[in-house]
Order: sequence, then C-alpha cells, then structure tokens
Amino acid sequence: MLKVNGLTYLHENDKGVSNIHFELDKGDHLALIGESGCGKSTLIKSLYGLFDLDKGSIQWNEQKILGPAYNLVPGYPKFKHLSQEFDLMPFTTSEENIQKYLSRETPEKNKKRSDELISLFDLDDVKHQKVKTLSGGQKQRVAIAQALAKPPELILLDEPFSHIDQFLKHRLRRRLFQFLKKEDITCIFATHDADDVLPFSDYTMVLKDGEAQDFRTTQLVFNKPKNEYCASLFGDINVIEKTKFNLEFEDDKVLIFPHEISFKKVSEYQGIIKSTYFKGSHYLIELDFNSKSIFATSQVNLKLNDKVYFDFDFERIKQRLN
Ligand SMILES: Nc1ncnc2c1ncn2[C@@H]1O[C@H](COP(=O)(O)OP(=O)(O)OP(=O)(O)O)[C@@H](O)[C@H]1O
Repeated sequence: MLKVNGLTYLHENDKGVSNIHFELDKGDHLALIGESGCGKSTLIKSLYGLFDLDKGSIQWNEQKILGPAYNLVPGYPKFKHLSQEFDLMPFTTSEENIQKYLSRETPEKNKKRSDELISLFDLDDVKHQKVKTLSGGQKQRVAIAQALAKPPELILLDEPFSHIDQFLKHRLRRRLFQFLKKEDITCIFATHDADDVLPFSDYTMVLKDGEAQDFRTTQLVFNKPKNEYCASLFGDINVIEKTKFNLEFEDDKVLIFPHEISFKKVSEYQGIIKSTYFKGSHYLIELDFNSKSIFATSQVNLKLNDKVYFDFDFERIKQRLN
C-alpha cells in the first residue's frame, strides 16, 4: 500500500508540489492530470525518491521512501520510473534493452517474457534494430517494455504515450493497462489526455499550481467536478448560473456538459449558432445566449447565425449529480 502524507517539494524557484495526501492499494491505477507546469512530473519524481522532501512522507508498505540524501543511488528497486526523457542504451538492440532488465529466471522463462513484451508493444519489426535508429514513438515503446521486464510493484509513468501516434496509441494503452491489472502492478501516470484517464484509472488527482484540487475515484472526479478547472480538463464545459436560467439547483453555479443540452422545437431558451465543430461522432455547437457562450452537442450540423431553441436534460444532469 502507498501512503502519501503532506508531501511537499519545492524547486529553487519555489515551484513544485505542496501538501499532497493520498493512499493507494496494490494494483490501483492513479491518473495525475492538470495543465502544463502544475507539478505532475515533480510529484512523480518525488514518489520515486529523486528529491529530498521539504515536508511530509511517502510510505510503501513498511518502507519509507527517502530522497538522495539517504540513498547513494536514488530510486527504489521495487519501483520503475519512466521519465519523459526515457533512458535507453542507444547502441544495443530493442530486444537487448528489454532483456538486460529481466529477472534472474531460467533462459526459457526470460525468453517468454521478453517475447511477450515485444509483441505487446508491437516491437517485433524492430527488435533487432539498434535503439539509436528508432523513432521517438518506437523508443518510448521499448522504454515501457523495459520498465516491465522485471515486474515492478509500482510503476510511475510520466506522459507514457506522448511520442506515440494516435493510430497505435489506442491499442497500446488498452494493452498496457490490461497487462498492469493482470500483473497487479500499482500504477501512477501523468497525462494531458482525458482518454488516458477515464477508461484506465481507478482514481484521479487533479493538480493546479502544485496543489491537489481533487483526489477521488475517476468517476466522481468526472461526474461531480469540484470546479470549472477540474471539469475543463475533460473537455468543454458550461458554467450555468442558476439565476440567469431560472433553474432549480442547490448550488448557484452548475457545471453542465455539452451533451446535457439538446435542441428543441420550442423552449424557454433561445440562442444563435455562433460556431460548429465536427467531432466525428457528433457536432459541438457554440451558441450565443444573451452574450454568453453555451456549448451543446448535435447529431447533425446546424447553420451559422440560425436562431435555435435549446434546453437542459435535467434527468441526465440529476442522475450524474446524485
Ligand atoms: N528543476 C527545476 N528547477 C526549477 N523549477 C522547476 C524544475 N522542474 C520543474 N520546475 C518547475 O516546477 C513546476 C512544476 O513542473 P513540473 O515539471 O512538475 O510540471 P508538469 O505538470 O509535469 O508539467 P508538464 O505537463 O508541462 O510536463 C513548473 O513551474 C516548473 O517550471
């Protein structure tokens, strides 16, 4: 079990992370999200023991995780940290990079694991190629496979798919997170991409200016966002003031997703279409309502400057908030 209590680490310029608290059980997956510079990498590096904390503590089962002042070689053997600058041996092949980190097992078992990882991360075509000749995305895949060669208890991934193209990304992340669950490996990963977070994390922490704005199950973080910043990390969001819309909600402001607003033949709300955006499965429509932008979704495209009626899907909103 991982217990983080009041973790604070500030760089020389006083930027970093402050007063972070959370606990995870074995096999849990935690996503760290937040705008660029909010402290995701600093938190990940602190958890790996790369910094001497200013305050607070990190405990992995019975072991206290300490920084470089207490460790000749910073980092913990039971943990793997995959940084944004993945650390590979450039003059050896992809396969050798993975094999070098395998557990001391029989040659048969080692070959089986190395083949499994090579296939899992679609590296068969480049397994005999020297790492220095690989593309950024291929190097990143070798680095993930290498981190899993000897199964860690906790894996810390900093933007694990940043170099991988969309085409491969969907398949690879499904495989990676399924593999981690299968092996009961605890995982903490930093990302900017809501599509990494929603399907693959049990818990989500939202960071802003080095502080945790939220830490709950991913479903709660998404369904009941604490504030506009937390909600906006998952996409466009409407901040609806109760009084302006004559709505009966407990809070003065309600955060409403575009898919919770639909177009009607008649309604008490009328807006003008300002912009439309093709999103593949639907259109995102930006309306002007009394000089305020409202985002809604539509299955068909709508004409710019047309006047349209819209309404809130109260059943859906109440279901989400309850
Ligand atoms: N070595 C350092 N020295 C001084 N300041 C640093 C150092 N590393 C990070 N920072 C600062 O600490 C803050 C948090 O940085 P960090 O890299 O943790 O953010 P991040 O959320 O991972 O950002 P990104 O999403 O862009 O990778 C930033 O303001 C950054 O400029």
